[in-house]
Amino acid sequence: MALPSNIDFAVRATDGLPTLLISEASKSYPKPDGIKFTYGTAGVRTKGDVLESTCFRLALISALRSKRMGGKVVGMMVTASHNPEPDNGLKAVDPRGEMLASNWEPYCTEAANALTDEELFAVLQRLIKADSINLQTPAVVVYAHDTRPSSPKLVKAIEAGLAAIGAEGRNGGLLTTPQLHYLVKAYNTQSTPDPYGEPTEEGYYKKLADAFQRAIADKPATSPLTVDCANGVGAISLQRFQKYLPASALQVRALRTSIDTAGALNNGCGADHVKTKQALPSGFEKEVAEGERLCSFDGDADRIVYYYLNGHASQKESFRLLDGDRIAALVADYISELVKRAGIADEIKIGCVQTAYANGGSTKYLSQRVPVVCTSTGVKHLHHAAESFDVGVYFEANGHGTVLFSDSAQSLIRGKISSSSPQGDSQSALSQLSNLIDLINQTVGDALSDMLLVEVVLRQRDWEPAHWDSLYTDLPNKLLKVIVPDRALFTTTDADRKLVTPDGLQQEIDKLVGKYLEGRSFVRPSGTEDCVRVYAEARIQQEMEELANKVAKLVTDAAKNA
Ligand SMILES: CC(=O)N[C@H]1[C@@H](OP(=O)(O)O)O[C@H](CO)[C@@H](O)[C@@H]1O
Ligand SMILES: [Mg+2]
Repeated sequence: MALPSNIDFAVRATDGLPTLLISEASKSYPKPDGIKFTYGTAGVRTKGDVLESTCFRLALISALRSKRMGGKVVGMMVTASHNPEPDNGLKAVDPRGEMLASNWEPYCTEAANALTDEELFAVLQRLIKADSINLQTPAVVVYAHDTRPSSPKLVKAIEAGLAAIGAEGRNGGLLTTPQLHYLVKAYNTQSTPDPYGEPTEEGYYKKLADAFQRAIADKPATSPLTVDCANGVGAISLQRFQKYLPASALQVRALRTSIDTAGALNNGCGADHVKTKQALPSGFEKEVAEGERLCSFDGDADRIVYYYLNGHASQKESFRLLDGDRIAALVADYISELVKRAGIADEIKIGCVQTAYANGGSTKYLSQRVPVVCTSTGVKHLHHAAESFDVGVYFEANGHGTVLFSDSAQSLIRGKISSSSPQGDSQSALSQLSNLIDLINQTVGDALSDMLLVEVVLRQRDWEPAHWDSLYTDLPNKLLKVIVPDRALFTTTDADRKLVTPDGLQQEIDKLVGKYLEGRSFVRPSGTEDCVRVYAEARIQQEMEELANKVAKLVTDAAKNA
């Protein structure tokens, strides 16, 4: 039968998409001129004052995502992590608490850049068709934000988008990124036989606090831990968390907790500052003592690094970083040992996932113990690769990371715990593994949960930071940013370790690298900043510096001649 002439086919195709309501609401959220948004490694990230239209539009996409996933809860997090305070950003979270599936990322980019409502609807229609989305399915989106001044306005834009498309919105309020990921998974598993946890902020604190107390057993804290909260949302979550934990279980000294001081967020503090400067947060010199255990969260508390001083604070060389690579080594060793003691080493395959930025020293150490895989930069790649192990430990050198226990590993461990047999060594190892399953936020890297994990291992082993530091020696290394006119000219393969273009540049890098003892260097375009990153390492510090500078020069020249 022919279609009645008064029915536009495009309208029929989006039957159920309330285009009139969306058009009306979108008038308050015009796309700013001349800005190109990209949904990349870390979602969309740019200046906070140009992001309202993107928040409105990505709320529409998130609602479609929820419908696509059969009405499961999905998440949206407003944050720009370690970036300066005026920046902001948006990340979408899938029902299992993981990053948005990467085949949806281009739709996010296109929706954010659509110049008119018609263009926006065309993107949504393509998505609806390509993924066979049933628009009649209800949609639920939980959203949260960090402490940035631009966040409340962006949250309003999300709410407007959700209202326009008729999706249910649940406001998580001020939360860390990993808390939002936790909430998403907790909502979606609450009526299953294996709920992840109570789907509330309080449920998150209780789950971590209970697991931590079980995991430290009766070993009280002997020395306090100093935490640099980056003047961000981690300060709030740490403070709230402490209400659920007796002080005897963990003594915490929280510093850089000024969330209301303009310009303070990530300024001279936080995990990124400490990792990139390889130095204490500014002003800490006066506040810390030799040997003291310290750690830094980043602005949205999904990343952590530890450090300590092995001499006087006034000497720069006293600073010793215990970064994501070292957390991976500490944790992979501890879990391997528990698995052996539990008598399940034949059944549980433990693996470790790193990126090319992992120090060669750590890769060598880990490879002698467990299989090690290298993936492209960005947590979603590591997370995905970690899922192929029964226990997958993944950390970026900068401190993003977690441990994943497969469903079968969890059932095996919990199934072998016997309530009747006496607590022999294998039973106590099984119980400890079970405690770790609860303690670790398996949805995404989580500074608070990772901190508790490190504290458990150090406490159980009776280790000071210096002992942890002595596991292996880092090769001297450097990470440089090179500003080029067009970073898109640089493309890579082999988990970011080799350049495909510009033509011939990789061969020149290889020639250089071959001249240095244990030399390694690679070049890739950043996914979050307008620059090309150059990484170099070598046995001898001076040679490494030379290698890094020479590769940077090759990059500058290649960009000029392209
Ligand atoms: C060398 C480096 O640290 N790169 C970071 C950085 O990515 P780039 O694509 O290198 O800009 O931000 C990502 C998101 O936070 C993080 O996953 C990654 O590790
Ligand atoms: Mg972060």
